[in-house]
Amino acid sequence: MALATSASTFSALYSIHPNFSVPSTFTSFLLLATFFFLCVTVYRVHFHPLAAIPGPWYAAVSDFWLTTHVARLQQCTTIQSLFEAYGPVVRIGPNKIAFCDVTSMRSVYCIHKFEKSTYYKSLLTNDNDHAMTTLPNAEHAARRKPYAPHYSQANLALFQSDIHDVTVKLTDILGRIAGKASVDCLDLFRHFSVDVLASTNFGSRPESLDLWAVNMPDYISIAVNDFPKRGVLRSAVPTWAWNLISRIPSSRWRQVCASDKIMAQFVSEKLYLMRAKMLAGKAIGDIDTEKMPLLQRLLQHRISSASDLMSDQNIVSEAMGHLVAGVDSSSTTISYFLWELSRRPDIVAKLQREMDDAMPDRRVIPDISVLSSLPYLNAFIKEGLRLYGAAPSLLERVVPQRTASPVSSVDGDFDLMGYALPPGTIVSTQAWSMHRSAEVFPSPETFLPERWLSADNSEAEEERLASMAQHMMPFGAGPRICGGQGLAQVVLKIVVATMVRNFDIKANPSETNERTMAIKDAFITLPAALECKLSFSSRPQ
Ligand code: HEM
Repeated sequence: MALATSASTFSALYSIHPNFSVPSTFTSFLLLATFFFLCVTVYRVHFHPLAAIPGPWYAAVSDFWLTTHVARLQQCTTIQSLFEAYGPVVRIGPNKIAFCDVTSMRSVYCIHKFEKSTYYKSLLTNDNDHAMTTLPNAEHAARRKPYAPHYSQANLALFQSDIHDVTVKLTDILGRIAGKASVDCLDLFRHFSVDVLASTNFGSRPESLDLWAVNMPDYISIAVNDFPKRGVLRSAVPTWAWNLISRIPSSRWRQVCASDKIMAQFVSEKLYLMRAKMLAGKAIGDIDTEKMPLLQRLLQHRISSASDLMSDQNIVSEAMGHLVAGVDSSSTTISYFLWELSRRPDIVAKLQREMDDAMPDRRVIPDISVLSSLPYLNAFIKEGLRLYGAAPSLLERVVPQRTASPVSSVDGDFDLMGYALPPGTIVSTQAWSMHRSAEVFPSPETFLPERWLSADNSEAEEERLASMAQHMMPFGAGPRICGGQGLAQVVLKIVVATMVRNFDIKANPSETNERTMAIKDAFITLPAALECKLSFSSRPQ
């Protein structure tokens, strides 16, 4: 009876709407997909465990919105504007939270030591893990142990003369072209950083600076710079597609695709040479007292009390990881420091006064202990790292399972500023925002080294300086903090000291200006124009 009624209703409807027809499979699929999408949207925005956290509703629906900003190299500024609009904790994806709060920063990175997210896998070297890409804490600790002592202050002091040699060569090269043409500092300091890292890590340098000086391509500097682009692409496409696109017949394109292999070959050659020397008894030394390049340290490292050595594959990947992590980060940071100097004669005058006293012979670089005691130089470096540290982006971590290892477990849902976050939630903060907190750093966008100098010895002044220090994280925080921080700090001090002592630096506004130097971020920052052209003129003796 009911069936007959509905059938007659249907034919009645059909007779009223003669154009009505049964929906096609495609239309049904579309309707179903729309319905499904609506259900997911309503769930994610209103019923998801993270639904109470403020943020734009479209960010809660899908990662697509954030990805569009990542692709436009403006993630840092986008997240910063969300903090300004919604407060210090924001939902930036269906399963992603960003926060800007010093207590939460310490809790996530230093106290609970949450593990890294899979984002870092795009930085694998030679298709293999190294310290930066190793996610589990215990495995990471085993990776970090062999290399960490290399970057200690005491060990780096043994390499000071090598760093000085490279810096004096840099000064000579700049001296020869001073006053003649502008120089792309990004490129120049990439070559400089390759030479510095190669001296400390491999025991010999590829003379990248010399190649730069005669305008010859240096394949290793190019490969280091290409590597992150290759990594992002490689991790975005399946292997069969990668095999296809890496064969596109363009020599420059193939060079980008092969950057991983080029670096691996370079490091492997250094490794075999080092091993041959060691076998010949030439470079074997006491690990605690003798100067030994990173490669030798890794070759000698015993994984356990048994005699297991690190595999060649792991040594190569680790050493490559340090090139990738150290070269572009240093050259970008230095370029921004010099760009700031080119437009701030007031700062240059103070630095030059300090350096003229500390470095009477401009070709003799003072010991790092002397540089580290110079108040204005150190204030400049801190302020530079605050605004121009080259890795100010979100450092993603994952809220652990409740039963996770004691190193990073939390008892129930993790409480982040009053919000309960279930296991698996991706949480992160970014130095970009921590360093721009107006309460801690008044006039945060102003480059002001003086903010790091104590006005008096009062308790209030001590508290102000301590609060700024707590908010600083240019090298990250906790057990995953930058492994090469010690070397980066030494190099920054030596370069700034030497450059201001030897040169006056200018920018020609038609080639280098606020627009060309606008900061873009692809985890590591870079200027919008992908170059930083500055002119150097030698200072009178
Ligand atoms: C100014 C220059 C530099 C900046 C701003 C910088 C910044 C950073 C940051 C923020 C991290 C942490 C990433 C995270 O938590 O996800 C990191 C990690 C790392 N950096 Fe640097 N870095 C610099 C220079 C260097 C240099 C010169 C080296 C080595 C030669 C280096 C080697 C590493 C390594 C090995 C890691 C991974 C640490 C680990 O997980 O054990 N960095 N760096």
